[in-house]
Amino acid sequence: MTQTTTLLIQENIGPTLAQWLADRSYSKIAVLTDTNTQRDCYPLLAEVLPPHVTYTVPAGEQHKHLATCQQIWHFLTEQQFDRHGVVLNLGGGVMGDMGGFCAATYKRGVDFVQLPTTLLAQVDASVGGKLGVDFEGYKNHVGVFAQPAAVLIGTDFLRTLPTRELRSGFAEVIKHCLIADAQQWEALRQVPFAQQDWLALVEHSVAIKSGITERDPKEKGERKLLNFGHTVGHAVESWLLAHPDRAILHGEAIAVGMICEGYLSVQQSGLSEADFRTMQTWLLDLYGKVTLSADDIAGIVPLARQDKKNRDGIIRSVLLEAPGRARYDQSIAETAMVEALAYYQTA
Ligand SMILES: NC(=O)c1ccc[n+]([C@@H]2O[C@H](COP(=O)([O-])OP(=O)(O)OC[C@H]3O[C@@H](n4cnc5c(N)ncnc54)[C@H](O)[C@@H]3O)[C@@H](O)[C@H]2O)c1
Ligand SMILES: O=C(O)C(=O)C[C@@H](O)[C@H](O)[C@H](O)COP(=O)(O)O
Ligand SMILES: [Zn+2]
Repeated sequence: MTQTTTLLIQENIGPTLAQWLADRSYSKIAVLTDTNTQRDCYPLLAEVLPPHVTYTVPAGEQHKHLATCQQIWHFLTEQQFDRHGVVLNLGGGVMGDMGGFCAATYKRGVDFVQLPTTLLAQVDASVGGKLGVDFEGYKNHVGVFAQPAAVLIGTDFLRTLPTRELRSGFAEVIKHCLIADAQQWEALRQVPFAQQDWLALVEHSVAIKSGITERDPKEKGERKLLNFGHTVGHAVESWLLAHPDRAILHGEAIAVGMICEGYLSVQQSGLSEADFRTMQTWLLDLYGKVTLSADDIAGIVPLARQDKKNRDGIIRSVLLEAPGRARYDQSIAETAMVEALAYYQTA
């Protein structure tokens, strides 16, 4: 992130947000929510916010597309929102990615603040300025890099988050440990999921993610590490999203991706069989297994051809050398990806 992004993590973020806004003179404040965060999160802020307008979009990944952006841009236009306003994105990764994209492109860019309300958005999506929407079945296919004016993380929001969503966010916590912190990878597995210290985990993940994204904001190199599990994971997520009754959450898809890319790491980048087994056992225990047929696998692999890390038609992924150490720009043959997904089915 740039030097000017304010990044704060607290239990109750309301008073801090109010002060942050009071210290600035925005012409208008627009709060964007989805239907769930309007109901569960907005009431925690409504009383401390200065005068503002709100707009609510339908919740869920299936609404993370340009048609919803058009509605948001229409709302801002109707409100006579000018270049001196600020957009507050109150929600999970979908609201943050999409609201941020709308703000970063509206009149060529207005200030926006990420107010993440899911574990996933608090540990990952709100930090680093990747913004965008899905397009023609491909994840985050249209978007920009643009840094928020502030990321204000209030862990109190997690009180209303369904457990399945909390577990989905935990996958990105696990990813951060696997790519950057072997010690924390060990520590994490000593604590049952329900007893994890979420505030401490948010602080730990944000430290890893903000460190990487400050050094490499536009993913020229090191930032690619944050994509561990996502080459296969995004392809699986996209495939199942196109089969609505089978859609899974982002973190659940990344858990599948981390097992498959862990399998490929044993073949290609020196991850030990023992470390891979530990990883696989724990991830399957946490997330269960997603059933994928041979036809599914045949549909999933070609989706990875559009992965943003690829070059010259070669699928390039992130593989582990050991827990806490990863390499990017690793070429993956499509046959190897098929093999990894087929292996996952037998695991
Ligand atoms: N930009 C990035 O760096 C980045 C990083 C990781 C993931 N992502 C993206 O983030 C998205 C996933 O984010 P997500 O898991 O937060 O999903 P999400 O935004 O869809 O939120 C999950 C669900 O929880 C609800 N919700 C949110 N906060 C709540 C709360 N406090 N109480 C009750 N319900 C609440 C939402 O309405 C939604 O139904 C994906 O689109 C993924 O691609 C982006
Ligand atoms: O911030 C990043 O960089 C990441 O890769 C974080 C990922 O967890 C996240 O899902 C991101 O949106 C993926 O980016 P993409 O470029 O593969 O769409
Ligand atoms: Zn992710």
